[in-house]
Amino acid sequence: MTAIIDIQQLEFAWPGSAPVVQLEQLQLQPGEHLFIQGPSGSGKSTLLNLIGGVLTGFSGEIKLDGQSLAKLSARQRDRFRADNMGVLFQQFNLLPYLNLVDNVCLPCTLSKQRRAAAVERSGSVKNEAKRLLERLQLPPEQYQNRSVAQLSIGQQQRVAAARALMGAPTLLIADEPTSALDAQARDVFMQLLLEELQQGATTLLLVSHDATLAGYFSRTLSLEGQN
Ligand SMILES: Nc1ncnc2c1ncn2[C@@H]1O[C@H](COP(=O)(O)OP(=O)(O)OP(=O)(O)O)[C@@H](O)[C@H]1O
Repeated sequence: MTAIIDIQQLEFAWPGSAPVVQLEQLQLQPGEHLFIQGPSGSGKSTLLNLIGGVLTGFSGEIKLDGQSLAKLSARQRDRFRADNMGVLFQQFNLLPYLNLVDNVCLPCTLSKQRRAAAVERSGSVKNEAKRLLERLQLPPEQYQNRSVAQLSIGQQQRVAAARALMGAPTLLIADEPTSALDAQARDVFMQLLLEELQQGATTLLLVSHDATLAGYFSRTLSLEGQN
């Protein structure tokens, strides 16, 4: 079986600084979930950005589903990401002029593969967006006349989660996805996220300061702080 993530001898330094990410090896199989923890500044977001192909200029190798993103052209890299990756970052990047459902449908406008998976699951892309919003406790009929800009931060975070899950990506990368949620909302969110990931056999990489989230994961990677 091809690993979804296969990292060998990875090292990355910002210009003029000591290496911030040094990882001898890391492998994640399809459907595995990894929790990445470490103090502020230990390189958690940098590692996610390297794996997501947003940051280049590293030494060593990062393969996603057998594919080295660094060897692809920018266009091929964008295509690979659109087809295979859901991202849930601290900046939600929701489009304020679109309603909730249309925001959640976005990954399917960029990827035929994701569109096909959504249609297979729910009959249409819109139906799948509505199902995910409903699952994340944002019933679309209740919110249909609202712009995402009129939602609370916790609600926006859940719209972004539904969008990341759309079309069952191979890999979901999440950076502090529960930062805007209280303890109870966080537990409900994690439960739902993991259930949805399981159905799509999606591999998860999740970064958080919140060590209590480790309980949801079978594997943890601890990055050590430099400061
Ligand atoms: N664009 C950049 N240019 C130069 N240095 C950077 C840049 N982004 C991050 N760094 C540095 O890299 C180190 C790791 O940052 P990173 O954001 O990956 O840490 P983190 O573990 O995610 O932190 P936090 O938990 O506070 O979000 C820090 O020392 C930071 O100052």
